[in-house]
Amino acid sequence: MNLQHPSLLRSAAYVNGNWIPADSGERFPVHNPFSGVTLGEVPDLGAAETERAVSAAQAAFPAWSTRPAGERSALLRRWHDLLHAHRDDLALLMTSEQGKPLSEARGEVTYGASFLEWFAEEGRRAYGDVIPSHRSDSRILTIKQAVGVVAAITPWNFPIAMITRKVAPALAAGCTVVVKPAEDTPLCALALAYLAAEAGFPAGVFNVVTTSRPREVGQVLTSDPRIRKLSFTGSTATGKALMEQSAATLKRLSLELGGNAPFIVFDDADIEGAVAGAMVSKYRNGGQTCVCANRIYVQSGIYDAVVAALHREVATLSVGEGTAPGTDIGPLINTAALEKVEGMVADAVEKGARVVLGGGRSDAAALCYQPTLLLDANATMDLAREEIFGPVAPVFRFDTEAEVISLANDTPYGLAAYFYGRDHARIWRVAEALEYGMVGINTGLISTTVAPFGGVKESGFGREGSKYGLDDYLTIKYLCWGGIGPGGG
Ligand SMILES: NC(=O)c1ccc[n+]([C@@H]2O[C@H](COP(=O)([O-])OP(=O)(O)OC[C@H]3O[C@@H](n4cnc5c(N)ncnc54)[C@H](O)[C@@H]3O)[C@@H](O)[C@H]2O)c1
Ligand SMILES: O=C[C@H](O)CS(=O)(=O)O
Repeated sequence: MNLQHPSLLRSAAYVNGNWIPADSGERFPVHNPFSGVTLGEVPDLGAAETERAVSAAQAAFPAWSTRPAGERSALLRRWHDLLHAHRDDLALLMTSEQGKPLSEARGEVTYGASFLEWFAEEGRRAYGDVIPSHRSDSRILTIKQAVGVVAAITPWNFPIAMITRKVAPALAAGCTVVVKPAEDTPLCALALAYLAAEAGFPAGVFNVVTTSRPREVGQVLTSDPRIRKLSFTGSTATGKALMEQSAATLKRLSLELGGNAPFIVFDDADIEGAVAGAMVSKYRNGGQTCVCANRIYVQSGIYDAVVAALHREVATLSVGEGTAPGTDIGPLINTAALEKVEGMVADAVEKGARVVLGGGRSDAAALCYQPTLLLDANATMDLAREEIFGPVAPVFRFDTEAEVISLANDTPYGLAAYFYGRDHARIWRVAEALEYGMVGINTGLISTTVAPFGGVKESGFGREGSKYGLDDYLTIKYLCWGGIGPGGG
C-alpha cells in the first residue's frame, strides 16, 4: 500500500495516548478482501487491556467534560481538517481493507469528516433551560452534562464514518470514548486515532482497542460500570446480545442495527429517476450498507419499462479491485458474506425467482459476486425477510398502494425505505404509512450528517447526526434552587 504518509498505517492499538501491543504479544492479520494479501497485523487485545482503556477514559473524563465547549470544538475541527488533508491516504487504506471502490472510499472520508465538523458546532449549543418556577421562593433550571465514558462498537462496512458518527457527538458533549472497531477493518480506526493525536486530543479521551475476540472485549465494554453508554452499529442479532449484556449496569444505549429496505416504484414515477435511485441505493458499497434497497417493488403499470431500464443499468456494472479505475462493485468482505449471498440467491431461485443477470460468483476475484437482477421475487423468499448485503436486486411486482404498504411493512426491521411517485396526496399517505426511521422520497440516497439517522422496530433506536445526535450523549440535570426569600430592606 503506497501511502503518501506511511505513518497512517498503524500496527499498535491506541490506549491512553500510547501505541500499545497486546499483553500476550498476540497479533492478528488484516487482509485485502480482493487480493487476499495481508496488509499488516494489529494487536489482539483482550479483557485486561480493555479494562485499562476504560480506566484511561475514566481518568480523562473530569478534565475533558469540564473543558470549555469551544476548546473541544476546536479540536474536533482540527481533526476534521486532518481527515481532509489525508483523504487520499485514508481512502486507500479503506479500499485496501474493506474493498469498496476508491471513489466511494473518498466519499466516505468526506462523509465521516462531516460529523466532526457538524458536532464541533453542535457541541457549543448544549443549552439548558430556565423554567418558570412553581414557587415564588424557588428557581428552576436545567443543565446538560456529558453522560460519561462511552463504549463504541462499530462495523466493517463504513470503517471511518461509523466511528466518527459516534465519536464526534460523544467528544463534543464532553464524553470520553473507547472504540472497538470490526476485526476486518481496524486500520482505518487506528489511522483515525493517529490523526486524533495529531489534532491534540488529550490522552485517554479517544481510545481504540483492536481485537479478533469481540465477545471477550465486548463483555468488558458492556459490564464495566464505569462505562455509562454503549453506542453500537452492526447486526440486529449482535445488538440484541449487547443490549442484554448492558442491562446489569443499565447503560444508555444507541443501537444502529440491520435493515431490510423496501424500494417502491409507483405507476406515476419518473422511471429514469427511479432506476437511478434504485441503482445507487442497491449497489453502493456492493450492496453492503444497512440502508440498501433490499426489496424492489414495481407497480404493474410500469413494470416492464422499469425492469428493462434496470436491466440496462445493472448490465453496465463493472466488478473489480477497488483501486482499479472504473470499478463499480468490489469484493464482499469475507467468505461468510459471499456464501450468505449465494445461499439467498439459491433460496430465491428455488422459490420461483428468475435470474436475468448475474446470479453467481464473479471471476474478478475469490470474494466477488456478479451484479445480479432477480425477477418474480416473492415474500416467501429469505431475501424478502433478511438483509442480502450483496449486489443482488430482487424485483417484486405489485398492483395496489395498500398491497405494497402491507408488503413493505411486513418485516421486523424499520431502518430505511424509499418510494418514487408524483401524486402529492399519495406521497403523504405512503410516507406516513411506512414503518421506518428514514424514508427517501424520489431519492435513493438519504445519508447525511444534517439529518437524524436511525431506525425503529428491530433496526434499533437512537439517532446519529443532525441536531438530535448530541442528545444521545448528554443527560439533563434539573436544578431546584430554593430559599430565595423576598428582597432585603
Ligand atoms: N443501522 C446502521 O447505521 C448500520 C450501519 C452499518 C451496518 N449496519 C449493520 O451491521 C451489519 C453488518 O456489520 P457486521 O457484519 O460487522 O455486524 P456485526 O454485528 O457482526 O459486527 C458489528 C461489530 O460488532 C462486533 N461484535 C460482533 N459480535 C459481538 C459480540 N458478541 N460482542 C461484542 N461485539 C461484537 C464486531 O466485531 C463488529 O465490531 C448489518 O446488519 C448492517 O445492516 C447497520
Ligand atoms: O450501512 C449504513 C451506514 O449507515 C452507511 S450510510 O450512513 O448509509 O452511508
